[in-house]
This record gives sequence, structure tokens and C-alpha cells, in this order.
Amino acid sequence: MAFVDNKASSSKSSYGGKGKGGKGKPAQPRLKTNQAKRLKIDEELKELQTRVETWVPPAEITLFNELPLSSRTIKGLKSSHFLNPTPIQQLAIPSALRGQDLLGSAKTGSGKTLAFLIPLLERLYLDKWGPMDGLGAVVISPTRELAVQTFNQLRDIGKYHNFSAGLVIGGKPLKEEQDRLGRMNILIATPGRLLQHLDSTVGFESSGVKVLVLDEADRLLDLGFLPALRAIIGHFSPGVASSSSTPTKPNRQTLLFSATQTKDLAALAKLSLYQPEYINCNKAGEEGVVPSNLEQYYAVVGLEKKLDTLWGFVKSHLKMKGIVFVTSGKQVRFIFETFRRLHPGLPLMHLHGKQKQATRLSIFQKYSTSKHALLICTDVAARGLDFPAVDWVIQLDCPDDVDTYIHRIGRTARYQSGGHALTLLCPSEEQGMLDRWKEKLIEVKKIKIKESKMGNLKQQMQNFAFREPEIKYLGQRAFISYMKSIHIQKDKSVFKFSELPAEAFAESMGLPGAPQIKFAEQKAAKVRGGEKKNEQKEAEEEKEELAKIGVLDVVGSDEDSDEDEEEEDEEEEEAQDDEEEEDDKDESGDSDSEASSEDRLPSKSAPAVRTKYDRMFERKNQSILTPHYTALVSHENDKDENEDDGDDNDDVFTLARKDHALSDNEKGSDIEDDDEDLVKIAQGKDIERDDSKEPLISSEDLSKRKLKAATSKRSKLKNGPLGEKLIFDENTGESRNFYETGKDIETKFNDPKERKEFLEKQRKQMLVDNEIDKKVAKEKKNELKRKRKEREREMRQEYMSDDDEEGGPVAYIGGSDQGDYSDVDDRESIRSPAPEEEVRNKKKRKNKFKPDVNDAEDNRGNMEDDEALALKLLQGSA
Ligand SMILES: Nc1ncnc2c1ncn2[C@@H]1O[C@H](COP(=O)(O)OP(=O)(O)OP(=O)(O)O)[C@@H](O)[C@H]1O
Repeated sequence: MAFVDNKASSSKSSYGGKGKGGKGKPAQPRLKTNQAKRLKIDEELKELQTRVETWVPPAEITLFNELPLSSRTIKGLKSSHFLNPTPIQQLAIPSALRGQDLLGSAKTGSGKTLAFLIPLLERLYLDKWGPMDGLGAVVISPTRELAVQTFNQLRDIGKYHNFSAGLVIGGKPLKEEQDRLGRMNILIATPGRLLQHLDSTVGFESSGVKVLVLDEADRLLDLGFLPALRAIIGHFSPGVASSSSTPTKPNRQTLLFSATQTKDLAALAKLSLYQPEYINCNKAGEEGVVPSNLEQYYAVVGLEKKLDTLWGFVKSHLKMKGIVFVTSGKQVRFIFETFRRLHPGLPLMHLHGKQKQATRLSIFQKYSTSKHALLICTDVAARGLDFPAVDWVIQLDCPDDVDTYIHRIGRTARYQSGGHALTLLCPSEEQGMLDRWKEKLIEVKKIKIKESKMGNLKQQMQNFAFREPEIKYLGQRAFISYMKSIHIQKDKSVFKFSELPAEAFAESMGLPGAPQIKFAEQKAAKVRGGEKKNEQKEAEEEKEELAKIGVLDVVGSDEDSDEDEEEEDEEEEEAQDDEEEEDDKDESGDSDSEASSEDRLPSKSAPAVRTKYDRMFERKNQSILTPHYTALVSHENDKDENEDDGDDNDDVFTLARKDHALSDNEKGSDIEDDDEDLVKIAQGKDIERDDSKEPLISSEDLSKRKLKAATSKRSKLKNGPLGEKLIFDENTGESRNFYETGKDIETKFNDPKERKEFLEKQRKQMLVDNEIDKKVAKEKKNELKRKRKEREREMRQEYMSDDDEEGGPVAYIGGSDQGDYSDVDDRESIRSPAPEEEVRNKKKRKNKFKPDVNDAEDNRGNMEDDEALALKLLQGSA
């Protein structure tokens, strides 16, 4: 991706063209043309400003050009086929044009994106913002996909303006973005990455920002971005929060948009908005908060029947474009992998927060352009994403709350198209959910799904699990993550953990039984002594980690700053999962929630309290455990048996000695002895024990660190037996010690002088040998190091080339690579063209200038190309 400095000599010059004189044209006439053009633009701007200030909304607005907008924006809208503003656009655009801060909310798919993009463009245009004026507007999106989508829309409608725009969404080394940021007028960014730049990019000037947009503000808050947003706002021109008792109007205008209103939103509004106007197109009771052209259904289905129901639904809707929402990424993968093997006859795709960014973008793109397909996803795709022509939204798992429900169903019936939504509720969830819907005046029709229409997958699922351990493993984890997600749900009137048929559910997934699950409170109750401290520390560390992610992450807890560091390739994830403590939910698992005793699994095989070590030992690759760990596993099994006997010593690291009171005499010696014992245990040696003395430390007590230390080479050398170097007689084959012992020498040399000489000779020889050994060892070490470096370099190269595919995060709206505004004079538009467009323009110039309508035609034909280009630019392959 090439980025060339715009060569405009003055920021305002672009508005009139720079008058440098094109090739073959005399400079003087060109200068005049430019001056005339500049004057014309100035006049238009003046007139536009007056229209904005004096604009009185008519009773009804049917066309965009009835709004006080510049001809460039109107042209951009027209060429993108936007002719009639939606209600939120009609209300929000005029207010925003007057410089008013806004809190806008409107139902999903109602066109909120244009409601802020249009005023953003107009504001910069009215301010005569030019390429060299630096950053003028920032749009903050909660997810990368949404940022890309917004960027594409900006490209479309802003193509007749002369602004450079960039995407800052992470996934690339900071340095690469840093170099380009200075040239951007408009940034579409995710919060974590933007904050990183604001904090660390020298010369990234943000104080001149005129318009700040917080899109999908409720989602931003859900993902824990409030601290990041606070910090970002602090970087921009002094805002409301930073002012004293009498807030001064900031230079910046802030527009905050959301599909749903939450309490937290009010807090964010207070923090970021100055005397805002509230525009709410979600008037409950009038139009309702969900699109009117959406048909909503729900069905009550036992948890164990959900997969069968989904299968039956898919098989009877093979010509649909549908989205299936489930709670966790593990479920997404399990359903995707199993359904894929069953060949449903409909293209299957899946999307969740743990996929690589490039994968996510390409699935997003692929699904967008598919006519018939089924996308299985988590709530990562619930908000803001504008997939065209989705017929069905199926919520296989009950949404966390009504807002999530609204966002999920909002992926269909967008703008004026129709759509259907089907929510599957467990019997225990029905009443609670009905109450929640009622509160928001949402009417969802109940339907009954015939048994005959359902699939019967149990047998096939069992076969998969039996034949492919990976599937079984995935199923177990999907089961656990679902159960945990229900367990930590806040709304206990909807989510009743204890009423879930765990065994039957596991069976429906082909699992031999319900996997065991560990819960926070139980774990806490069982920890003892020093272990308690450790676990508390671990929990604190986890929280710190989460907090860190909350601020720096770009797309939420799993998703998102540097998300790429957390992102796992699926296969990688599969392999690495064992090493990780994982999020229970794909995005918003509440790790703080604790179990109540009534929430234990209701099945017969109700799990005992289990620790992370339990999970570690149940990994699929147990066979590769070291003998020591294997011993611990069997020890654990013993303990399980004990548990049945009422013994609740269920933790792996159990102290053999419970009485910690030591006599003064005992203390020092015991500890030293035990340290030695510890080393011996680790080295697999027997320890001589005084039976009367109770052991202080048993092998089970070894912490991972101690174990490692004890089994290290150094420790073995220090504490292990002395090695022997033997040499063999070539003729007799008999061996003898290479280094002769004192006794040997004494018998060999009677004369002390001779003995001394011999010893001296030997000592010298040993020194030489030692040097040689050292050299050999060093060479070996260097060789290993070289190989490692080579491997790292290869991996880096692989990563880099992946990254290149993945994409450069910054691109221009219209592409500004040319940077030469001399072209401006030949065209009506004063924007700088994209490379592809430049080729088209050259062709056009050859064929003489074409009227707007053809332009629109041209653009219509190339809309897809433009999107593809945006994505390519993102992916760095353009
Ligand atoms: N004035 C308009 N005329 C025609 N189509 C429009 C108009 N405004 C928006 N759209 C289209 O409607 C769809 C939904 O728009 P948009 O994504 O902005 O909705 P939204 O309100 O932001 O939804 P969500 O809350 O789900 O993010 C998009 O495909 C967009 O192109």
C-alpha cells in the first residue's frame, strides 16, 4: 500500500485547487480557473452556512436534497443510492449541522451511520478543512468489523469530498500506522488502538478534532471501554468533564449514537456531551423498539432438543440467508464443525471473537455477499453489522437481556426490508423472557415446532465424538462454556441454572456424560492455607489482566489492544487451549460472578468442586504428561474416591501434614531436610525417613516452580551422584576410570615426586580438556541459538506475509496517493482520486467529461469494487 504525502501547500488551497498548472497548460489561465473555482466554493459555503443557520424543518422531508447539505454530499449520497432520509437522519442531521451535541437513538437498521457521517463531512467542509489541516473528525466503533463497515460507507458518500480517511483498528504494528496518522482528516477507530496512538504517537495531533462520534455507544460500554473513552476524550479539546462548575463549550462537537438506551449511556453522555439534544426514534408504544417489518417468533424447546431443532430448521430453509446466535465461541465451533460434517446443503460460516482478524473480515465479507448461507456466531456479530438481505435470525441460546435480543434481531429487517426472528427458549426461560419483552412492549409470537420437523442428531453426534476426539473435546468445552454462561447470568428470573437438563444436553451433543465444571465460590471455599493466598493472587492477576484488556483491547475482552496477541488461529487455539484459562463467554463473561450452592449441576453426576489443575489433568493429551504428573492424576483419582467417603480433600496440592505447629528444635532441621527431600523426590529417589517423624512435604506438595527447580539440570548436577568417565582397553575390553582415584595413584606411584608430577600433568590435561569441552558446548549452544533464530525469522516472515494479507489499517476515502491537485481543475470534484479511480478518470478524460448520471452509473457498477478495494486496502494487498 503506497502512501504519498499530499503536496498541498496550504490547507485551504485544496478547496480551490492549487493552481500549479497542469502539464501542457499555461500556468496563468489555470491560476485564474482555480481562483474562480475557489470563489465559487466560498460562495457555496457561505450560502450553505446561511441555509444551515436559518433552516426551518418542513412538515415532511422526503429527499436528502431538502436538507441543507453541500452538493458534494448530495452527489455522494445519490451515487450510493441514498435518496430519502430515514427518520433518525431527518432529525439528527439538521441539529448536528448546527453544531449541537447529540445523543441519538433509533432502532436497529434505521440508518444511524449516515445520521452521523453526513454531518461529519458537512462540518469539515463548512470549516474548509483540507488535507493538511490534520485530524478533524474521529468515529469510535466498538468492533473492527463495524469500523470497516462505517469506513466503507464513508468512502461511498464522501467520494466527492477531498478528505483523507483512515482506519485505525489494530492488527498491525503500531509503527506502520503511526507514519500515516498525521495525514488523516477522518479516522474510524476502535478505542484501544486509538488510545495507544494518542498516548504514544509523537506528532499525532488530536486537539483540533472538530467532530467526535461514539457509535454503538451502548456496546462500547458493554465491552468495558469506558476508561478508554474517558482517556480518549481527555486527549481531545477540553471537554465537559474537565471543566469546572460552569462548563465551557468545547471546540469539539460530540455525537453519540446507540440503538438502545441504558443507564451507563447517561453516564457516558455526561462525560462527553455538552448540552446535548436527545433524539429518540425508539418511542416505545408508538412505533416500538424493533423494526416494524420484522416478524418475531419464539418456541419453547428443551435444551437437549436445540440442536435437533436447528438442524430441522436448516433442512427446511435451504434457500435462506440466516444467522444463528449462540452464547460462546466454543459452541459456535462445535455446531459449525458437526453441522459441516452433516452436509446440510446450505453454505455454513462461523464467526466468533477468537478468530484471527483476517479470518473475521473475510467471513464478514463472504457472508455479506452470499445469497444463501448460514452464519453461526456469537454476539460479536450482534451489533451494528449490516449484512444485506438476511432472512432469518435464529437465537439458539436465549439472549443475555432484551437489549441483546434487540441487537441480534436487528441483523435482519434492515432499513425497509423484511425479516424473521426465531428465539429458542428453554422451558425454564420462557416466563422470565416474556416478562422482559413485555417491559419493552415487544411482542413475540409463540410457535410450536413439530417433533416430526426436528432432526435426530444424537446418534450422529455420538459417532463424531467417538471417532474424533477433537469433536468430543470441543463438545465438552462447548458444554462447559454454555453451562458456565448460564451460571453467571445476572437475571436469575430468566436463567435458572439448576433447572437445566445437563445430562440430556451433554448426550444430545454426543458426549458420554456431562463434563464436570468448576465454580468460583466452591473453589474459594475449598482452598486452604497457602493455597488460598495463591488462588486469590491468581484471581487478582486475572482481574488485572481483564482490566488491562478492557482498556487496551480493541474488540472487547476476548476480542480485542493488541487483540492480535490474544487472537488464536483455530488450530492453534485447539492446541494451545490446554495452556489457557479461558473466557467462559466469548465476549462478556462475568468472571466475578460466584456460584450459589443451589446452582450446582442438577445431574446425578453433579460435579465436585474442581480446580484448574483438575482441568489440566483432563486434557486430551494426558498421555504426554510426565510420570510425575501422571502420578498426581492417579493421586487425584484416589482422592475422588475419598470424596465419596465424605472426604473433601479434593485439591491436588494437599499438605500431608496438617499440623503446622513445629517445635523450635524441629523447625530449622526439618526445613533443611525437607528441602533435600524435595530435591530427591523430584529426582525420583527414595528418601530415608524417620518413621516417627511425620513428613512435612510430600511429592504432591511440590509447586510447579519448585518441581522445575528441583528437576533442572543445574540441580541434578549439584545434588546428583558424581559422574564417572570410563575408558575401555581396546584389547581386553575392560573398563577403568578415566580420572584415576587417589588410591589408584598411590599404588601406581610410590615416589611422591613422581606422583606430584603425574598429578600436575593430569591437572593440566584436565584444564585443556575442560577448555575443549567448553568450546564444544559453546558451539552446540550457538548452533541451537542460530537454529532458533532462523525459526523465529521464518515465523516472523510468515506472520508478516499473513499480516500483509490481513491488511494495512489506514487508507484514503477517495485515495490520496496522487497528492497532486492539478487534476482538480479538470474535474468537478476536488477530491484526490484513488489509484484505480485515477485509471478510470484517465479513461473518462479521454472520452471527455461524463455527466453525473454516468458517474453514478459508474460508481454503482463499482460499488462492490470499492468495497473490495477498501477491504484490500485494509488487508494491505492493494
Ligand atoms: N436513507 C437511506 N436510504 C436507503 N438506505 C439506507 C438509508 N440509510 C441507511 N440505509 C441502509 O440501511 C441499512 C442500515 O443502516 P445502518 O447500518 O446505518 O443502521 P443502524 O441504525 O446503524 O443499525 P444498527 O443499530 O444495527 O447498527 C444499511 O444497509 C444502510 O445502507
